[in-house]
Amino acid sequence: METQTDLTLDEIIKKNLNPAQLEEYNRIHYGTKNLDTLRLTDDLTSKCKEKGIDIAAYSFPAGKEELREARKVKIGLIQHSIILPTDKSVTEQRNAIFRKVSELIDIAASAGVQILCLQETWSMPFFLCTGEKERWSEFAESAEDGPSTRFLRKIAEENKMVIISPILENDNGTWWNTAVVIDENGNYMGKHRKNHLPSVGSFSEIGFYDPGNMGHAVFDTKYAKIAVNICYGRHHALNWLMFGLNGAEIVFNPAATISEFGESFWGIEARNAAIANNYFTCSINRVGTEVFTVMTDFKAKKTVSRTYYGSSYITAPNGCRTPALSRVKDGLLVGELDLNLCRQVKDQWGFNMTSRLDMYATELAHATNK
Ligand code: BAL
Repeated sequence: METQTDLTLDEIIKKNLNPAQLEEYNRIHYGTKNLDTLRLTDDLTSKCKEKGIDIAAYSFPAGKEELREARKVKIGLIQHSIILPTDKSVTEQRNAIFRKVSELIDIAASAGVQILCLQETWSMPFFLCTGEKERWSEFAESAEDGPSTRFLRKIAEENKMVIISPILENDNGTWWNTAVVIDENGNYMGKHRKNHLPSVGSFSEIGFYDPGNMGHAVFDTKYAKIAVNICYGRHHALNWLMFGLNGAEIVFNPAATISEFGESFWGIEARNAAIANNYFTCSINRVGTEVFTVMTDFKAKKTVSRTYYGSSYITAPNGCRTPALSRVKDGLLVGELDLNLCRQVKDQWGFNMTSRLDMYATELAHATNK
């Protein structure tokens, strides 16, 4: 039974406006003159309905150009819950997630997805909000050849799909919050490590892994130039800026975040980054409730429970965004992006030309030398 809090803002609006009001709302709020619904096959739609998977697909057309062909790419964002209780073995929990994600990626492949992004530390329960390491430390794995990378490399090759796999990396005893990029031939392409770590309320991740030391990599994949801004990095405008300056056309923001931790920011920050940096942004958040029994000061036990609100969405460089996926269901959001839109918006608005980066570089150097 769906409760009121299960509904996204989009679903509440849709339920309460008449068609004319809804059209005007979408025009002003989403800029939907640049967003078309992408048709999915009846078979895919009914399969997802039967399995309770929220699937949606949109296309972001660009203006027709005389000297350049359209550069269309199909991306997919997958949000999902964990399956087994967090007191099961690491292997059982991880394999259960592998089975679920494998099914969701099959659906994405059927929809023609070429670049797929999974959520933050997708192959484990998000124990980084519990303050306890030991119980779940074996979820931390090698970026280059750990279980999650090995599992996805085969799938990437079979489907000619670039896959972004955000994991908890164990690099010879040092942990990082890392996004691995696998190319369409199933080769390990590289990784990005989360630059900004939260220490807010129960989301104090600074005790678990180190701040990223790999800057702002842009991966020149077969389909597009992509980058990954992991979770809390969405709150840092300069983080977004650097990916753009390094040439990203699509920046993925895989997250694991809860309503108490700024849900009202969720629809703003990545959307603003797309507008300010003239690229596409893709926001992915997990769903479901995760319950942990943790030890406090080595004797008492306490229960930690966190509920994630999904709401994954895509924004184009012109600020046009999709409605969000479900707050409670596993989901796949497909976007057909014409990458020509990045330069068209750059040329139209001139944000690059008017950014005055030299001025800010001087002022930032001064401000940080105090
Ligand atoms: N994954 C940490 C919670 C947040 O940054 O929203």
